[in-house]
Amino acid sequence: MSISGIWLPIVTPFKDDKVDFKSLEGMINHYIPKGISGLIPLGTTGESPTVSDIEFEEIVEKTVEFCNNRVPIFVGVGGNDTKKVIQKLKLLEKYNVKGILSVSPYYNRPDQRGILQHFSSIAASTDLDIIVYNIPYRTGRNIENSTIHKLAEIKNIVALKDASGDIKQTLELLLNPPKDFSILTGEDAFYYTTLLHGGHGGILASCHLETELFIEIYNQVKENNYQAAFENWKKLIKVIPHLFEEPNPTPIKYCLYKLGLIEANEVRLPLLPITEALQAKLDILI
Ligand SMILES: O=C(O)C1=N[C@H](C(=O)O)C[C@H](O)C1
Repeated sequence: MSISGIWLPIVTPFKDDKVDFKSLEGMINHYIPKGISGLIPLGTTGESPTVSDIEFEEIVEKTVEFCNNRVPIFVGVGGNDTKKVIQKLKLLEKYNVKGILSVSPYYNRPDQRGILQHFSSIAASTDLDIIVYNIPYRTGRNIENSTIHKLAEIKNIVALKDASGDIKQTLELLLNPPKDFSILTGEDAFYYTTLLHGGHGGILASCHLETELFIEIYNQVKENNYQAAFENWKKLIKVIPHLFEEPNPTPIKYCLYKLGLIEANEVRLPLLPITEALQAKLDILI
């Protein structure tokens, strides 16, 4: 399937250290009517590292139920042990999900051969579609454009979530993209630039806020209405950097709590709720 537009990497709301499914349902019913292209539970923004295996399946099951076929779902399933990633994605095959967002292996820092084999093995193990997630500042290893081109030749590897943090690498890829392959940004501050260079959209934590504006910018760029898109972008770029001053998704969760979209401003250790200083800044901005 073609992956484009704004895909929401939805937060995992917690209350009293349990997954708050009431708030999750409320958020899903809040965001789908705004025009998001899809949902991605259990990405970085979904605090996937601190969700238990039982909670993982509950969140997938409930997200599918609440979504009720209205938009496609890709689930965050990644890791640095290829066998374990395959075991985990197999759990998904009984649910109505389209695919996985899979972060490149972290900590053990495989070379490009290892990254290629990791994702090739995952792709060969399933019919689910795969969005490869490149985020060197979290994983410690970049996926080079030459590797992306090789991965894009695999039928069910359908897109890249680009958070390379290297604008030169990003622009080189966008200006020489793999055929029949989507490139979405995962660097919120690069959203407008990515679209202007032919990018297909974004998987962005910040689009929990001003969602319609992110979607309007996408539509305006696709209609070559660049000036209007730029005017809208200048509104968003004032807020986006503050949403990453402290570890994502702690700023976003604070904003969602203040907006009444989640019942508790709870995150799981080693993350902590944002500082009072950042709360004061965001209180003015949202
Ligand atoms: O949820 C995600 O996955 C995202 N990851 C980036 C991060 O490293 O925090 C940010 C992006 O907006 C969403």
